[in-house]
Amino acid sequence: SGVLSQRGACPVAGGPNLFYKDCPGHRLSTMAQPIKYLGQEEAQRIDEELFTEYRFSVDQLMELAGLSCATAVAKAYPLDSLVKATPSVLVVCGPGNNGGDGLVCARHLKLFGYEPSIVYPKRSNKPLFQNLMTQCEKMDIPFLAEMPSEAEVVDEAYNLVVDAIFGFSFKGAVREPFGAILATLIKATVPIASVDIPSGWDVENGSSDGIQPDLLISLTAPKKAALHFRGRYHYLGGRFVPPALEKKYQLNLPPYPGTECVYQLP
Ligand SMILES: NC(=O)C1=CN([C@@H]2O[C@H](COP(=O)(O)OP(=O)(O)OC[C@H]3O[C@@H](n4cnc5c(N)ncnc54)[C@H](OP(=O)(O)O)[C@@H]3O)[C@@H](O)[C@H]2O)[C@@H](O)CC1
Ligand SMILES: [K+]
Repeated sequence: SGVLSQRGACPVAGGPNLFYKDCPGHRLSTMAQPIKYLGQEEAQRIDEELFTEYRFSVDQLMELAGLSCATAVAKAYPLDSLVKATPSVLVVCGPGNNGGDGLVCARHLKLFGYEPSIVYPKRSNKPLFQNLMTQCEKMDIPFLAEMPSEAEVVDEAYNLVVDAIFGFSFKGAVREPFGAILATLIKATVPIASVDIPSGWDVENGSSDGIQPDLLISLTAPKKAALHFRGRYHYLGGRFVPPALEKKYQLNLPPYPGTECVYQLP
């Protein structure tokens, strides 16, 4: 849980034997309080405030979010650890901003030496998304005509799947074509890296019969669904929260080490 996560070893200064409560760097910091797990409405309010009060553009934050995702993927699945001959990654993008994070993530993965391919069935015609698609095309990242329907095909062709289908605005029963896509991902055995929320999960209550990602990258702050995450790697990304906003919502974010854009949660 969020509380338990604060009782773990301090990864910044202490190594395995120094706990947050004993770490001089953390004793007086906000780490005394557990990191907050956001409800759906609170996540949307913070998002809104970043754009209206703090005057960020979507492009800016999406770039940092997508870079965080690619960085977390590279840390969890380094190129030299991949089992297939090519460092192939399937990036599945949904219709909203979570999908935009996926497009940015694919571009950075390519720059990091991976070979991403993109599935993007419901494409936005907003200039931001058109531009992100062009950037990917010009970097020779293929857009597949459709998602492979057989889980075995996914398992054979790709080292891992990046799930950028739905984020914190997901609600209700999954509509097609994403129901079929998620059904394939549930059957696949390659690791899944989920951007912000495991797609198809209720943003607050999770889902016991949904996809079970191996890596979760929580952006800005984890959402309540992350309390049900059972995979091996949980990273916090999106290092763009102004301290005043963090304070207002009592996010109690952990200190990112040095210049890192992701923080591995215990
Ligand atoms: N501040 C931050 O932290 C930042 C957040 N960022 C990212 O933005 C994400 C939130 O993006 P978002 O608000 O655009 O919504 P998102 O979750 O992508 O999905 C909306 C789309 O899904 C659809 N849809 C919904 N339910 C559905 C269903 N049951 N079945 C099928 N479709 C369904 C819905 O369709 P509609 O209801 O409109 O028809 C709409 O098209 C966030 O998680 C993070 O990744 C970063 O980019 C920047 C900084
Ligand atoms: K997702």
